[in-house]
Amino acid sequence: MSQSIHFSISSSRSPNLILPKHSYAKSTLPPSNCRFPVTFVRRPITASSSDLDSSPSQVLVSNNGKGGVSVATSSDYLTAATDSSSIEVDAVTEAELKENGFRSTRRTKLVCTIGPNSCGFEQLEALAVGGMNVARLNMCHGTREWHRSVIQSVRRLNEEKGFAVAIMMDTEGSEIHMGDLGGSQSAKAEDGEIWTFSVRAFDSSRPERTINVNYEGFAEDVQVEDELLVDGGMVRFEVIEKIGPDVKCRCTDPGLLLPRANLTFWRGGSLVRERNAMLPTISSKDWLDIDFGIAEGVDFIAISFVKSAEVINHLKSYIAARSRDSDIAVIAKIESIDSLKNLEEIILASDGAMVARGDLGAQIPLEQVPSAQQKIVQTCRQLNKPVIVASQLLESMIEYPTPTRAEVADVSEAVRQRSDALMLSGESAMGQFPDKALAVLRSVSLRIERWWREEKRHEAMELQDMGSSFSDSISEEICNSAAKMANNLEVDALFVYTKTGHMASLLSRCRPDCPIFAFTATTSLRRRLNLQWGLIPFRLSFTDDMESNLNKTFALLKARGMIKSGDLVIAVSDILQSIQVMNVP
Ligand SMILES: Nc1ncnc2c1ncn2[C@@H]1O[C@H](COP(=O)(O)OP(=O)(O)OP(=O)(O)O)[C@@H](O)[C@H]1O
Ligand SMILES: CC(=O)C(=O)O
Ligand SMILES: [K+]
Ligand SMILES: [Mg+2]
Repeated sequence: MSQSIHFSISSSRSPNLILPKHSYAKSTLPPSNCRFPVTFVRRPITASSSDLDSSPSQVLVSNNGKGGVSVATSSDYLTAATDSSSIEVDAVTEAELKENGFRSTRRTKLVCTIGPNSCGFEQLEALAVGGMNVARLNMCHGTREWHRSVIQSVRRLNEEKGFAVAIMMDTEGSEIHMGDLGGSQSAKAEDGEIWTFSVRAFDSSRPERTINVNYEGFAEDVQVEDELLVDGGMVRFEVIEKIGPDVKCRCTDPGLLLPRANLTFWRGGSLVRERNAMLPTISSKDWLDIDFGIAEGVDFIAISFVKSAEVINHLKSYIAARSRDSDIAVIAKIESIDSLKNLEEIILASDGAMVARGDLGAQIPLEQVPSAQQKIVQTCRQLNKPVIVASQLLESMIEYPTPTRAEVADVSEAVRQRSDALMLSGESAMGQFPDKALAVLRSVSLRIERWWREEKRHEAMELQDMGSSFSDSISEEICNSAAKMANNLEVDALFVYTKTGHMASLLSRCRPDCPIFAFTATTSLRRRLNLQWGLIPFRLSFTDDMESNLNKTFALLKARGMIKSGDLVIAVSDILQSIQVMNVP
């Protein structure tokens, strides 16, 4: 299959099209109703690279080996003129766009873990209004019926109220954790107290100071004098005696024990990992949860304690064989030493990653977590995969209505690193102030993003070439150039017409100054794109004719008051690999 790039020449091309950089200022642009001349190529392009015309033009096209380009029918224009309901965008984003204009929309996406304090319909609605892009369900907790009811509520909210909240299911994973405390919300362990950790199942009443452990081999594996860490050190115990299946421990660091908290044990200052290495990443219970997720049509499945790319590939083929459109994205949670060792291969195999700082901080020294975060965020950006920074961002807000200064600084740093998304865990699941915590993430994101744009703090991140094929390389070059042009020309928005979402991700990867309007044909892709930095996903049916698509989009968006004549836009598409610059007519 031959690939080609073609710079088509417009007969009406403005001789001044490529202006010196300073004259790109908006004030020098043509009057608002003047659209830059745009050339549409309506035939397969066969020119070879040597035919490249180095003279400037507004359209950069390659046929990407896809053959002919179809021409829109007149009914497309009719639809555009009459049917303004045929474009769908999230109601919150629409309101934000109208209120603040293009440039001030939030770029960093927000994920909320749903739990007992956020699962009601009104509570979910408040989170959606507050900017929740993705609702996360942690399969460590709650029954499948409970999770199903949350999924149904979110779907109903989307349908009835015009939100586009995506659903992420997070697997339990097969690491060692405590039982569910017999229904109590928490238990307090005090310094010096003796607690029993046991694999025994307690049916109704849990004996005092006794904790159930989910892993059969627990009593065999631990040794006297081992240190037992709950939730990576929130509470610490020392093993003092083993009696059959019971392990007696003395509390050395007091604290709150939460249901199903993760357990790690340490010997001579290092994490005991042998047993974890033998446990499968995806347990039998996880597979059943995954079947449940596929049946319920979740948008993302996050896999806990990923060790290698293999498990991700396995899950992806499992999903492909079972899900109708295999349109569930797989997110690798980076929370173990092995996942750090195999970081690149894991991220490459996945559709995104999560910096799961909770468990990560239990496996590596805490002071190494920030640099690991930075590395994971950068690697994801290089490899064009969305990344979520998770855990303890606003931990104190579980109990208090305002965050600590340190928490605000931590959130700011994640935004400054330009991670795609920030996640609330306990803050939204069982905290007292889910909406307030979300509002803090939102306002800190907006503030840092604005500061970064106004001060022109573009970090020169050299984006390496990823393209595995020539066609991919063309897409990449187009998006890199379009993003650069968008910054230099100070355009109002980038438009991307994308069937697979790939070109939209590539634009997001460049972290341009302006928002990216991503037009896709399916609702499920629209929801998945919701996780990516700077993307405003729209559902729109479009054809292979870019002129028709643009006319239709302009008409629909103008009818909704989301753009106006004179706005400057750069449009790219993966239909025709093209870049076009224009004022909205
Ligand atoms: N569905 C739920 N039902 C009840 N409580 C929940 C639920 N989801 C979360 N929680 C509570 O919120 C806390 C924080 O949630 P989070 O999802 O971070 O879980 P976690 O147990 O810390 O494990 P993970 O490492 O998987 O994130 C949990 O410890 C639990 O107490
Ligand atoms: C989110 C998660 O799983 C963690 O931080 O451990
Ligand atoms: K989990
Ligand atoms: Mg975890």
